[in-house]
Amino acid sequence: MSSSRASVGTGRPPRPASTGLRRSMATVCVSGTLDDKIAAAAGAGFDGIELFENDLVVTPWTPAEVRARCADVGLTIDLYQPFRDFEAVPPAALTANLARAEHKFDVMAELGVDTMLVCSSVAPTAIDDDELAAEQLALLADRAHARGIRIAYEALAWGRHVSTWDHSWRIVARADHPALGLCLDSFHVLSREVGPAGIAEITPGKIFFLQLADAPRLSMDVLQWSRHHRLFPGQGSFDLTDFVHRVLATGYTGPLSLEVFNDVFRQADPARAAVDAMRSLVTLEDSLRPSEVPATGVRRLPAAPPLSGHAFSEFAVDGESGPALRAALRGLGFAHTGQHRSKPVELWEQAACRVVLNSAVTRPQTPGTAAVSAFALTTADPHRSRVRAEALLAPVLPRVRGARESDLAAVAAPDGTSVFFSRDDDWRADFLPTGEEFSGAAGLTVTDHLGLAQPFDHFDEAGLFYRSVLGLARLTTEEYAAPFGLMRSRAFTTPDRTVRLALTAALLRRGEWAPAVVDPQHVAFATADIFGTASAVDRLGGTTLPVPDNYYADLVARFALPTDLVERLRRYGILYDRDQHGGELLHLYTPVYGGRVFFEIVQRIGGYDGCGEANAPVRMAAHRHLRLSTS
Ligand SMILES: O=C(O)c1ccc(O)c(O)c1
Ligand SMILES: [Mg+2]
Repeated sequence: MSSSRASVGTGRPPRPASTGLRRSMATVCVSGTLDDKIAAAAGAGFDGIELFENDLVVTPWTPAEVRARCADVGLTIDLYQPFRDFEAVPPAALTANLARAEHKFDVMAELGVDTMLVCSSVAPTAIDDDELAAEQLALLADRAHARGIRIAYEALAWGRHVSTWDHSWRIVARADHPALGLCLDSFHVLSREVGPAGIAEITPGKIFFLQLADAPRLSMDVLQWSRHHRLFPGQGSFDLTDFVHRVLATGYTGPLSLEVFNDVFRQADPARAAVDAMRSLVTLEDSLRPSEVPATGVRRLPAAPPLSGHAFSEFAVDGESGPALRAALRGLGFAHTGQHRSKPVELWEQAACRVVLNSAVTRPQTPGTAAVSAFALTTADPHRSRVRAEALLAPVLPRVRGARESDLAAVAAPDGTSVFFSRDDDWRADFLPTGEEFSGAAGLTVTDHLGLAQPFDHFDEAGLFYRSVLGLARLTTEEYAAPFGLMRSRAFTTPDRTVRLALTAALLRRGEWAPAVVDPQHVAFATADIFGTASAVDRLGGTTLPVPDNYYADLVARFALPTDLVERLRRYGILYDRDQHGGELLHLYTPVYGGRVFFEIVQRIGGYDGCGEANAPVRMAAHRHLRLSTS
């Protein structure tokens, strides 16, 4: 963190390249009053902030006090914003606008900030005249220059006459004033048809400020889209790596500054949201190719070591949920093969499918419930996996370790789930053999994926966390209507598909009527022969989820499957899906145990890559039906 301070008039001392690009965050990104926001930005390691005028207006501190408080925690104020509805007005309005600007310059001098953002006018009285806009912005820049201030002109995507970045650049170029440059905001650029290609033509040094925001692709009014749905880089659909490359290629050396208007983030714990923000920026910076941009001091993360599979999944259980899960595992052909040397922890195995039942998890849990408390992934380099996670602000978990027990590196995911990194199967030595062995009859081979429901407000945070910390790629994003509301799911995976995580969220979880399983979690195991597995489970006395006949009638209509196949699917409650490439998924579920968790068995055929999201509504309805009929 830098403690250097903006000095009006002389400009900010350039940071040495070795310390990297400066990282800033607009105060509008996070919740609270200015004290909360400053603490959050500093706590997450930002170098500076963009000070939103509204945040200043409501604070009891003088601008000089704000400056001092920021300096105390190592933050500079990199931008004062926004100054609105300035350019291309009739002469009388111009006088008033210049007077208004002088007041802001006074405030900026006290704040010690040298760049003011002027966004393109949305005023109905603005005149559609580039020459007039350029002339008036040059006048403003003259006044600013006299006070050591620069004006960064930003085209709002819904500006009255200037709504695209190339138009704002034509005006800035026409004004040709040293104290007038551009503010490029990735949202305004990438939400519009005018692509970012022309950024290369911008005169070096004329981009004064760079604001970064991602967003999902939505087909809606651009102002609403911008004010409610922006996301931190990597959480939406924009190609921010390409965008930042283009801007850096012009020689831009200012901060990478996040400016994210998001309804959820604005209500979230600011310290946590700022960490999410910083994680997005660190990840974005790591995605840049330094060789393709001028010497800007791009910082790299330790590369994510290759992952080669799910080592184990751990459930926190108690005296009530433990027996239920043991019976379920036995019914799926698992055996209790190991007992932990020092803790009330059991290892259950079937081939490379490993489940750990932990009766000693201290996380608060409602009696009788179970939860996925941890999962472990096999990595080529557990130490590097942990160092990368730390660089991405993941909390590293202390481990209490007995003699001869393996040292698994662990970090906490946003929802508190522990993520362990293990090099190989060493961790199994922590368990003393019970002498029990699984028979192999059920044919489960490996853990195929984990399904982890997230609270809606932390869905994007969790997705970014897993993707960046584990170095996963996004596989699918789906939305579907389910019995208890709309659901969103997003799956992540490794290039070789040995690790898959499927995150889901109920889009809005409001109201009192909540018969759905809250934040369900599941572990899916793979089989090469689901019919063989299903009949073995039958023989073992295992329980699978009954699926309604209507589902099979609909399957026949949707996929034109042979009747005998549908009959076999129906017999075992196996669900079916086919992707657009002809890949097929056959899968079945168990009931819900401990109020929250269940298992799935999957057979992938012909490269089916998803997680059977199409069948989630059937599964959810069947789970409810089962609860009603057994309660
Ligand atoms: O929504 C707005 O008004 C607004 C203000 C300032 C910005 O930099 C911006 O991108 C949007
Ligand atoms: Mg902006």
